[in-house]
Amino acid sequence: MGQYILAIDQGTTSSRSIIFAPDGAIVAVAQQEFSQKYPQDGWVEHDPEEIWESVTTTMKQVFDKCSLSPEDIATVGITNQRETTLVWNKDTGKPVYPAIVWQDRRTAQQCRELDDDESLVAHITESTGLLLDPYFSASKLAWILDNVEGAREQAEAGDLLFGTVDTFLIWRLTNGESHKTDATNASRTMLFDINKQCWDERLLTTFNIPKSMLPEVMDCADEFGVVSKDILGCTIPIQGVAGDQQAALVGQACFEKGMAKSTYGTGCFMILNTGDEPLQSKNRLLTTVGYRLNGKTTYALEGSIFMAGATVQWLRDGLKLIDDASETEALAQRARQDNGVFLVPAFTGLGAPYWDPDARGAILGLTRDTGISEIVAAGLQSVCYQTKDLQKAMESDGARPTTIRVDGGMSRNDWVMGFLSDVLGAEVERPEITETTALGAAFLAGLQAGVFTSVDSLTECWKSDSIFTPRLSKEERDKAYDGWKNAVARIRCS
Ligand SMILES: Nc1ncnc2c1ncn2[C@@H]1O[C@H](COP(=O)(O)OP(=O)(O)O)[C@@H](O)[C@H]1O
Ligand SMILES: O=P(O)(O)OC[C@H](O)CO
Repeated sequence: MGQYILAIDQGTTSSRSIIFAPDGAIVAVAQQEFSQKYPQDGWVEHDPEEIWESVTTTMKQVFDKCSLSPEDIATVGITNQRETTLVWNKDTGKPVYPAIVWQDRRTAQQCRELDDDESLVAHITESTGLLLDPYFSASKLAWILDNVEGAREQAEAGDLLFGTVDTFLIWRLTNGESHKTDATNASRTMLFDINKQCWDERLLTTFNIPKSMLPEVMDCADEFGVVSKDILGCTIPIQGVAGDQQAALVGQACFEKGMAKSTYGTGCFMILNTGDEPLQSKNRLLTTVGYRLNGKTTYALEGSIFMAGATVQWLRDGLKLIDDASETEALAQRARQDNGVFLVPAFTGLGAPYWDPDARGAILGLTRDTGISEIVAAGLQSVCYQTKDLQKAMESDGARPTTIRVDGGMSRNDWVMGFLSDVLGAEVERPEITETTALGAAFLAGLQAGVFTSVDSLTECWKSDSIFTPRLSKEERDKAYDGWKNAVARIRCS
């Protein structure tokens, strides 16, 4: 048995398998996309068999891309799109319904009805750290039990299992031997008490969920079961699991209170390590489990922006201003400074801290000399201003980020990262390895397997690639941000 680590990163649009060396370097990557299904307005589903097929295919393919064999792998880590909800039969292994994806809004009405119950809303925030919203798993699981023929009877007879994607993969990879999740994924179900670290009985009753369906909740570095021999030809323990945004927190080595990471993929998720005690936000940020190691929970505050790289995709596919995302950097450099153009990408409403589902996007401040460069720059800047909104919300909750580490596809754009630092008035650090999600899963599995000896040894593996330092004066920064706030105020509905 070698000392290499296999990380499975099951994301919203693709699955990746990445082999990491014992020093945290990437050895090989295999990736496969799968279909997104939109059966009705506001519904988003994945085929669980396609998820499974893409994961097992990349697990095999990654060995074709390097000279290692499965025997060289000491341990497996799993990280995943969070909240996405699956229910399957424990005897046949067959899902009773497609996976309902985190973006799916079909249970909005049910959540609105529950929202009238003030005591329940307060309990949800107090116990789970979340807001009553269809984003999380609870109402999606209830929907499956209430709408799939026979599902409730089977669930009550103990025949059905629930899991987020990590749990489904663990169960399949171990041939049905192990029904487990980790504390970060559990904390996104809206059924888990993050203070007591157990399933919440009141919420199970509210959503009418039989407890027998729920997985056992483990630490992030723990024994999750063993990948059966028929997958890779040898058995390998699964020893690290975390939801993808929390895995990125670990992969960015944000182990100190005050350290934050911001991931710029399709959306943007900023997570701040808040230490040993859950910090209740007064600004509609989420309180969540950052990671749990050796039974000790480290909490985090999270803010989610729906449109980060997706804004660039819209500039490319919607407006056809560019052919490739990478062109935005040169265009933005050519834009007139301080041009007064603001693009608010509220295509599907606004996320944290506004949570305004009915707001819609706008471009403001157009003049006769506004050109493509100014519009593209405004699109990129909108991502930075939204991060500033999150930074301000965190500060007003008494939790100022001391370090901001960035990753994700958009973090490769130096112009964006420079402007981000300007508008935040803070240093922004980008690591050498921007596959931080998979790296986090590898770190967790490697910790449990003894490839890494301590959290300190993980910190030593983290290497800075670039540091962006603010160039604007406070007056310039405040003026720019005031322009953004004015633009947002003009499109708000609630
Ligand atoms: N150089 C760039 N400048 C701006 N945006 C970029 C750049 N490269 C990639 N992106 C954006 O980043 C996103 C892809 O990042 P990635 O981390 O792979 O996202 P995800 O994991 O959500 O699919 C795309 O939305 C793309 O538009
Ligand atoms: O798969 P990603 O990277 O889009 O992340 C999705 C988040 O986990 C949803 O909460």
